[in-house]
Amino acid sequence: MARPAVNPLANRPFVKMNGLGNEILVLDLRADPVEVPAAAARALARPSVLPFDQAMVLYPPRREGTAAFVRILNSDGSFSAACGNGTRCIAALEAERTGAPHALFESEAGLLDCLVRPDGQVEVDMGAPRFDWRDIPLARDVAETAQVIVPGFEALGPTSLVSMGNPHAVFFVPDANAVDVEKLGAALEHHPLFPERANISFASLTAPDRILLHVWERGAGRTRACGTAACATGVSAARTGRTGRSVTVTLPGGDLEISWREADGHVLMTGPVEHEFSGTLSPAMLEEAA
Ligand SMILES: N[C@H](CCC[C@H](N)C(=O)O)C(=O)O
Repeated sequence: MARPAVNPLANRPFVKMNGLGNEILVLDLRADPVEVPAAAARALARPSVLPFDQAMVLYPPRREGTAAFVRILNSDGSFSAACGNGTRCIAALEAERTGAPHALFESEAGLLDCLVRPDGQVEVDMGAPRFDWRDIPLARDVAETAQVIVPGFEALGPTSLVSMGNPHAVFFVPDANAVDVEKLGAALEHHPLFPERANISFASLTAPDRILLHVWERGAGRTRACGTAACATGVSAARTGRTGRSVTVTLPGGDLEISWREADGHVLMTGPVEHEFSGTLSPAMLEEAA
């Protein structure tokens, strides 16, 4: 009888980190790259195995001067082209490995220029937001994506639609703490307006330069923090005249500093990371739940 094939991810090292409670699993496959199938991500993300919101998978660099090409999987096995908190985590790991505070990564969404500051805070240039309906993407031509009423959700008021390399819908509400994030987030994530689903944010201003934020993430559900959502929210607040271009975004897991730079339109996101533990993937961890 043929021996069961050994999962190519078995016996690989991993690092578990978080960015303000956004649970991140790092797999550095640069030395011996293998595909990470959706089923493997789902198997690992189970609460009884190695629960994470996103897995950051590092592959050999494709572009001169970059440290790695990064693929990002959500806990449901779906791919995302961007992950702010995860990028901060791999930047901190890379700084530990190289001894240099600066690192440049590439993902499907573009370049990610990272800097670990002496105080341990990690700053990432997340690139420029995209506002065109085709880039978000949306299912139909929407001329003005800054204030869009989502059919069936008129009571929420207009949402600001933006891509940070992944799709975001930001709703400004009187009190983000009072929103049923699970119910509304899950329904909006799968709304037909979003052909690739969307990350759903509920934001309320607590000061002229401070925003309270709760996020329902595409492919991961309710998380304690979401970096690209914080970027999308900071850009949306400025875009709709609610704030200036630099804000502090307070998520359940803590604060992110967001600055939408005038000079090149790039969004800078700064915050802490936490290194939790390291280990090795076992075959049992990778077996899809029966
Ligand atoms: N938590 C991540 C976002 C992951 C994006 C993922 N939810 C998607 O767009 O499918 C962050 O810190 O930016």
